[in-house]
Amino acid sequence: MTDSLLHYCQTLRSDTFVHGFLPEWIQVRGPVIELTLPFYAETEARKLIATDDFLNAYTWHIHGKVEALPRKTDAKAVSSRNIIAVTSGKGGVGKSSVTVSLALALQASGARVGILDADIFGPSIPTMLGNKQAKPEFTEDKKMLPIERFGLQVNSLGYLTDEEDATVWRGPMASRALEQLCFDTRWHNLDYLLIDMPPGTGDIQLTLAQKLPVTGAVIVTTPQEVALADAQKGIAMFRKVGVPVFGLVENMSYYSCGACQHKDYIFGRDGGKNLAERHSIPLLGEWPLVTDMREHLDAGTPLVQSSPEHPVSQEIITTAERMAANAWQLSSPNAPND
Ligand SMILES: Nc1ncnc2c1ncn2[C@@H]1O[C@H](COP(=O)(O)OP(=O)(O)OP(=O)(O)O)[C@@H](O)[C@H]1O
Repeated sequence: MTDSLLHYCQTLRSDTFVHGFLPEWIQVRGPVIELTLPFYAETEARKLIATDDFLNAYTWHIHGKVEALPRKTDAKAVSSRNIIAVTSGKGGVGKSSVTVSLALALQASGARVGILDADIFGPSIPTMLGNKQAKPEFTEDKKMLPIERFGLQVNSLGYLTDEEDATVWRGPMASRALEQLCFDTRWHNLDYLLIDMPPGTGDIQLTLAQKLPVTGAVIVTTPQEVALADAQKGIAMFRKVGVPVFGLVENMSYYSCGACQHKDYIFGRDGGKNLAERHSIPLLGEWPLVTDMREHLDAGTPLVQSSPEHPVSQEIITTAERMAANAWQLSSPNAPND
């Protein structure tokens, strides 16, 4: 019975679980199944189980134990099992909003998460987290302690400098400061450190992609042609330096009217989907342009944290769990490779 159940679990299919539930994740104890995933994706796992009457008859206990995925650059100094660069070719597409939202969603799923705000051109993470006035403390050996906010560990140039100072920084100085921010912050036992990269694909971004010990990258775009062209450059840049791209998030996919729920595709339609298909990377999510999202970010209380039941928060949690699962499927030596 157990063998056929394990085999059956392996035949399940969804965008998140493209290889089903693997036998080594499962322990059957009578009517209870203990499922331990190498990433956190309880919401997506429960959705999949709910589609199947046979599996639904069991009681499922779902856990996560995040695997440290391989990376090109050694990073013993950074205490995070995985480091993910969130990037966009074009400015203003919502990269920082996506970073904050994904971080909170990964955390809501059970992971320990940090954010490194490396956007020197406008570090907006402190505003979005509502703690602009915070200052990191220093240890005796001159390391910075990350700032705790909503359970996240965070550091940003925005906590350390005036906005005016940051804007005059030049390439080498900026990349040195960012490396320092990454390596000299005492991150504590993270599953994922998300890096909000500076927008663009110039020298600073290339240097960071090479020097920071990233596990992979997530690309943010809108469906608009100009944004897609720049997103494509971002994909090419990471591929050139041998960093895997874990997927694409299309932000501002359509405007969703708060009053009548009408969808207006103001930046065009299916641009992200087509780009993802062309480059054989997964489209992790298509997030609407909604007033609630903007208002909550401006107020420093992001939607996922303040209203986790909001339909857009649910969409964001799905995206985060897909990203975590896809990162594992792409990079883990333990993942099936068909
Ligand atoms: N899905 C969304 N719905 C509504 N507003 C959004 C959405 N995504 C982002 N915004 C808003 O758009 C603005 C720009 O977003 P954000 O700062 O995240 O962009 P960015 O790509 O990081 O910008 P930059 O290139 O300057 O770093 C913010 O005011 C944010 O609140």
